[in-house]
Amino acid sequence: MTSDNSKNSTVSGMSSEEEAKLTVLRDGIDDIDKKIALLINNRAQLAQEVAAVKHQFKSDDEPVVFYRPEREAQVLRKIMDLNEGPLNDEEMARLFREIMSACLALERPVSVAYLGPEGTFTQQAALKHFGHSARTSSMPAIDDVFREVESGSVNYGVVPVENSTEGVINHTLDNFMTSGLKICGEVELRIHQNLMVSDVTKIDSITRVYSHAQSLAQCRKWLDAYYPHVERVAVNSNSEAARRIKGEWNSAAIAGELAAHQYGLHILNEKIEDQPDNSTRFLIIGSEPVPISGDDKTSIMVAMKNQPGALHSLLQPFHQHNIDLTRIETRPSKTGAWNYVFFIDFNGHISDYSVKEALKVIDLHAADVKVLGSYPRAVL
Ligand SMILES: O=C(O)C(=O)C[C@]1(C(=O)O)C=C[C@@H](O)C=C1
Repeated sequence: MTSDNSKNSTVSGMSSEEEAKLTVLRDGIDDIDKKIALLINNRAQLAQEVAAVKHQFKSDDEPVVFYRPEREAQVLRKIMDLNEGPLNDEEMARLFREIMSACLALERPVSVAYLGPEGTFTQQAALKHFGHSARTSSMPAIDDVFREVESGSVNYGVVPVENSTEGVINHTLDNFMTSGLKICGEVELRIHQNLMVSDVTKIDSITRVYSHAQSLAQCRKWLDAYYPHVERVAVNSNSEAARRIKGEWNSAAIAGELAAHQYGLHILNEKIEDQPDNSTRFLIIGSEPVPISGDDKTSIMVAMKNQPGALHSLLQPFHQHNIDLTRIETRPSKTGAWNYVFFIDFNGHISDYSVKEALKVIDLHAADVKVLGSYPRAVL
């Protein structure tokens, strides 16, 4: 005979008082969800009307630009400013990022090529920037991402440009020397590395760890401390490392969380990077210039002759016009043995008076000046 030791308990195992309270609260949530769904669709309708207006004011042979990075940055900043919690600003902006991504997909789905394979941090950056309604495709090399955008096969590309511990990604910078593409956005991603194994791994017998050379370098001290005798094998990407260990009982891989999900692996140790603030910056490349958003950065490339005072004459105009430099990199030029190319990022938009004036002066001293793009500072 079964005994009912709580006369108030229900089938769900809750007391009827608990159930009653939850019902009231959940009714409230249902009510709000109904309103949110309605409002999201009202917003989507307005986005469709925006698309119609964009069409209306273009002639037949002019391309209509649906994706507007400056407007998206303004929307996200406003949401963060208005936010009063309990959700934090980043969470709120992430939700609106996805709403806008869905609205844009209704206007015209945006296609994005990224440095693959699937599961890389670059894919994570592409999704963070464009949201999950974007159509993303993985490319085997940085050159291929540039080529896909140049040929018009996709609307935008995402490539890594610098890592806070390992420095600049030269391959990306070198592509700008020959490409006519514009930088139309930036993404910053906190990079967390994880040691992962597959179903068949014998955890006490690991003799090899695979990862991209940069990720191995980012976890060098951790590996020295916990796996000093394990062979470190550099492969093309972290995803490649994750894919490889699927059938190897004595191997582990270092990669991001997305790769673990993608290949069905188990994370043994998380956040094993030596620098806790390890982050990578990615660039969004496209063919359209981006109007001012109110909080922008500009990237330029300047070719200088290797002569005394060259760097001084390059930097002086920025100082004179009170423009903050955020980064400067030097690369050897591919055209003359003793010429240098400087990649400079600074705060401001190309349409700002002070930026225009500074660039006029730089133009007088430089062999060549190329504006790679003005774009909104990363919001998330
Ligand atoms: O304002 C626009 O131009 C829109 O197309 C609307 C919207 C949005 O959903 O807010 C959608 C896509 C654009 O990238 C920017 C904003």
